[in-house]
Amino acid sequence: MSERPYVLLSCAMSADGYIDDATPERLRLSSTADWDRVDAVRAGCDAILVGAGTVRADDPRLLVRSAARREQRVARGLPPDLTKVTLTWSGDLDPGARFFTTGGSPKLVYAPTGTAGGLAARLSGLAEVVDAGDPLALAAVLGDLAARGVRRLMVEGGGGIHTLFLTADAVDELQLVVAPFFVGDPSAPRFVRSGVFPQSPARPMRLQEATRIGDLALLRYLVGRARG
Ligand SMILES: NC(=O)C1=CN([C@@H]2O[C@H](COP(=O)(O)OP(=O)(O)OC[C@H]3O[C@@H](n4cnc5c(N)ncnc54)[C@H](OP(=O)(O)O)[C@@H]3O)[C@@H](O)[C@H]2O)C=CC1
Ligand SMILES: Nc1c(N[C@@H]2O[C@H](COP(=O)(O)O)[C@@H](O)[C@H]2O)[nH]c(=O)[nH]c1=O
Repeated sequence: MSERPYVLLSCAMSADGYIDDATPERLRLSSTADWDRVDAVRAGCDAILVGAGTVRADDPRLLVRSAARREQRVARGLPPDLTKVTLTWSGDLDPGARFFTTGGSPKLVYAPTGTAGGLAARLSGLAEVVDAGDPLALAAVLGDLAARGVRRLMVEGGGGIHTLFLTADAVDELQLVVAPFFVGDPSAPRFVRSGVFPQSPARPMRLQEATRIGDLALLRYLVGRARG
């Protein structure tokens, strides 16, 4: 893969590996303390990426919430918010989604050639739609982000995007928070879908940190090239 940002994948999951339940409401896996930790991680990155599935399911804002952290970013010469990034094949994105309507930083949508033109017209004035080839190539997306000055990219879900990045060996750091409960519903989304993962028993991740956050566990792994 050509030059790309440092990629930090952050995810909260249940003790049985689910990242949501099957209800329309977003499942809160993180505690208040963990949400604040996630906010600090966001504040240390240049861009934040979620899949179009998460934009549709959660309608996230993807902003830095803490006023102090926003001020610190500005003092460092950075915009208060991160560049927002999403990927779509279908182009099924609502221009009214909070991804597009909140925050003053750039919004980038990577789409395959066949989708990009029509989507650019629909999202005109709200986001830049980037033609990322046909089929969309993750290496092209990451190379384009690096060319735009993104050095640290936070990937915040969902399961399809986790699978895409991990199977492509495009993750440097994995921050997994395990919540102290089970979801137990096979129709709910899991941390990853099936796939061929280079993080195999023959090439495991390196556990860099295991921290208790109340009854939650934060596991921080170095992955791929960062693992050494
Ligand atoms: N607990 C946690 O930390 C988190 C949980 N979640 C949960 O995850 C769930 C959503 O996960 P999921 O449905 O897997 O959705 P994702 O957010 O992973 O998005 C998947 C979508 O991304 C697009 N995409 C993926 N790969 C490519 C590619 N190679 N080229 C182009 N587009 C691509 C497609 O969009 P399209 O369909 O438009 O073509 C695809 O359907 C929600 O329930 C949400 O609550 C989400 C984030 C964090
Ligand atoms: N449910 C869940 C997460 N979900 C992620 O957080 C996003 C919320 O973004 P925002 O609207 O900006 O607050 C959501 O879209 C998804 O990416 N993350 C976590 O660390 N823990 C959690 O329990």
